[in-house]
Amino acid sequence: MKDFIYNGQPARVVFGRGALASLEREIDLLQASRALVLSTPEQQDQARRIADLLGSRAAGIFARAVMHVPIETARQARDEARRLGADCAVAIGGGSTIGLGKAIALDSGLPILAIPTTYAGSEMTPIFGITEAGLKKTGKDPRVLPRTVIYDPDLTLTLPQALSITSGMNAIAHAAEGLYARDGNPIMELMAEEGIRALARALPAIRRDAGDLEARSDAQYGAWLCGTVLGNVGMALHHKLCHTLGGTFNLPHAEVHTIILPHAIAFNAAAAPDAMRRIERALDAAGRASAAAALFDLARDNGAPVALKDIGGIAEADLDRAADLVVSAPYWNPREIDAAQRGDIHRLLSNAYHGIRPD
Ligand SMILES: NC(=O)C1=CN([C@@H]2O[C@H](COP(=O)(O)OP(=O)(O)OC[C@H]3O[C@@H](n4cnc5c(N)ncnc54)[C@H](OP(=O)(O)O)[C@@H]3O)[C@@H](O)[C@H]2O)C=CC1
Ligand SMILES: O=C(O)/C=C\C(=O)CC(=O)O
Repeated sequence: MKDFIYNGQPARVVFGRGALASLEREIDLLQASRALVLSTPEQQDQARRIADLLGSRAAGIFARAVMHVPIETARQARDEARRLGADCAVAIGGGSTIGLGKAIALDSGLPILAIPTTYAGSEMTPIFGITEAGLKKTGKDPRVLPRTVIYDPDLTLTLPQALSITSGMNAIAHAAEGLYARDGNPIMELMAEEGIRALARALPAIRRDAGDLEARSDAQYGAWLCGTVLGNVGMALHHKLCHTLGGTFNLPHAEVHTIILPHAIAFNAAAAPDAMRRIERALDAAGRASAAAALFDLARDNGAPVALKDIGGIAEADLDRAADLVVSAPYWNPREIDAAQRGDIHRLLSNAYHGIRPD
């Protein structure tokens, strides 16, 4: 057993069908009594339902969350929280809405109760992201870690099948990179492998039937585990590639993760054999396909995009700039990234652009 440091991050998790019914109790446990409910404009019916459930504990609704937390939106939400005298924020939705809650908490220290409806995993991390003048800055602060998370699979039934698959692949990416993290530890490895296994079981079932509650529950369980890994250990080349492509070319978050993951894993395979073995085991691919190929198959066989050229927003000529950005400020990676790797990074991006199955 290698030496390691494990930093437990406190979050209370209420998990299961109908868990939303515990909302009032959970707000009381936070010793809060004026909740500002957050959502995207499209999910405001959900936000209203939350406010109805909270009754007099609801201070108001702010239904203006958008992708990547623009600083202007974060400021408006903070002002609204102050104006209403809110003493906690309830974020219902995906990473965008939970990210808005984090932006409020970063400034005010208000506790967040998160009710995730995608599998992105932000609810389990102390990582925040805020976009200013077109540039997304991320950081870590324990104040933004939601204090309570309610996972209720009933609330995910409306998440479209295509988005469910790509969001699930986004979660798997956290776990896959957690398996070769520089600051990894055996507890995170257990969580990562189990998280990948749960999602690999859930995604084909959701693809067959979006209303399969057992599969929805498995997917949330997997997302919780994978999000916990993201919150506890450092991410590497795959996340760097996705943040570059998402940030510079404004490509859709979950789709980019889905397309890049097999290629980033193939790039790192020789440098992280134990991680590959665990991914293959979790995907039930051992002896049949490499970790990279099995991830590609999981996405492709469930109808997810596997080629950057198919999602638009980036031309093949842009890959030069993307490769330059990745090698100029790399994240730590098990296979070292420096200027000498630029050609290989470009090749990785080109394979992802054309949707070539890694072997
Ligand atoms: N800080 C962290 O640790 C992390 C941050 N993130 C950040 O979060 C964002 C990505 O998160 P993600 O969850 O993919 O993105 P969003 O929160 O933007 O949600 C993605 C899509 O899911 C839809 N959706 C969500 N819930 C429902 C529902 N109940 N029914 C129907 N549709 C629904 C949204 O629709 P609509 O817009 O119509 O509401 C939206 O189109 C990125 O900005 C990423 O950087 C991601 C992971 C971790
Ligand atoms: O960009 C952020 O908001 C922070 C982390 C992530 O998005 C993680 C991810 O790439 O899924």
